[in-house]
Amino acid sequence: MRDEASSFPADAEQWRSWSVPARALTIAGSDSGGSAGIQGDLKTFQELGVFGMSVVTAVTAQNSLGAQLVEPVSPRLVAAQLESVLADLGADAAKTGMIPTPDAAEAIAGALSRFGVHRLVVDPVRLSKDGYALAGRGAFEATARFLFPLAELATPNVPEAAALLGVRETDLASVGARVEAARSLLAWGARHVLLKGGHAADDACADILVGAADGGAEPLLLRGQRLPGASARGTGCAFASAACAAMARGLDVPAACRAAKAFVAAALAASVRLGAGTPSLKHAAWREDRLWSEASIGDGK
Ligand SMILES: Nc1ncnc2c1ncn2[C@@H]1O[C@H](COP(=O)(O)OP(=O)(O)OP(=O)(O)O)[C@@H](O)[C@H]1O
Ligand SMILES: Cc1ncc(CO)c(N)n1
Repeated sequence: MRDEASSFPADAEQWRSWSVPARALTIAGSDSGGSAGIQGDLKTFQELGVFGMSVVTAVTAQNSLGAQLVEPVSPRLVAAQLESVLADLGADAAKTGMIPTPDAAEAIAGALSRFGVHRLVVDPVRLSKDGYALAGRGAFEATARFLFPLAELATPNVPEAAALLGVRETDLASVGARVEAARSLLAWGARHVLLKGGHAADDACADILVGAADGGAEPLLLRGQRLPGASARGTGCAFASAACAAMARGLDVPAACRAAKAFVAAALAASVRLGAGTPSLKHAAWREDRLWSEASIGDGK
């Protein structure tokens, strides 16, 4: 019989000395349903091989049917979590999601500036997929005002872009209009804007990336294939956290966005119907695809 326990401490010691993993921090709301927010972000970090840490900004009661109740965490406790993580563990990249109050947005911006977290992805969350207001108008605008100027990458969806620009969603129907919208959003201060295409009436679900330093260069269009049926919960969070993980590992913004698009597409294609409502994203799809194909048993051979 093999005695696993007796050999474990030596292996663990070896693990520790081999490498220090890249560190990624999510600053977001807790999603009890496990698809979006902190839970979705930490799953994504784990899948992409980075050490995940979290600052919880709000606690939400959510499931496949929608959001039932949301309560913010006090700005003081948000600031304390940031201090605990950044003063000791540090982060190679960070990502913000749901920020429930303007005071929390200001506290987060203060801490990220003070600790010099430059690889920052800001996902300006306003509504959940079922239309529940996760951040009020004031908190949403404060997120853009305080955090976009610190962001390497901002990742609004179409309704969020329309709200920030004061236009109607229908004004952003064409790819051309969305390219112009993404360029206009650079005025809020992020160094790159990726305008997500999930809400656009577009079969390719094209995401559009523009950079402030591109000087009129062609935008990067990330085209995929729109998967039929109801989209899963947590796609936006998974995109931003996958890009954050890739940036923590040293990828540049376009490469990080390509990786994020591929990660979300795999997770979405494998999404699972756990409750009576919207499917849940399967964050492990990317790894399982690889494991099954490496073992050559995925096709039943
Ligand atoms: N049905 C779909 N098929 C393929 N890709 C999709 C689909 N829906 C969204 N995506 C992709 O998922 C990513 C997230 O985009 P989306 O516009 O859904 O973000 P979001 O609205 O912020 O998400 P959430 O609803 O979770 O807040 C993008 O890369 C987008 O292209
Ligand atoms: C906590 C949380 N953050 C973000 C979203 C947006 O998908 C959500 N549904 N829940």
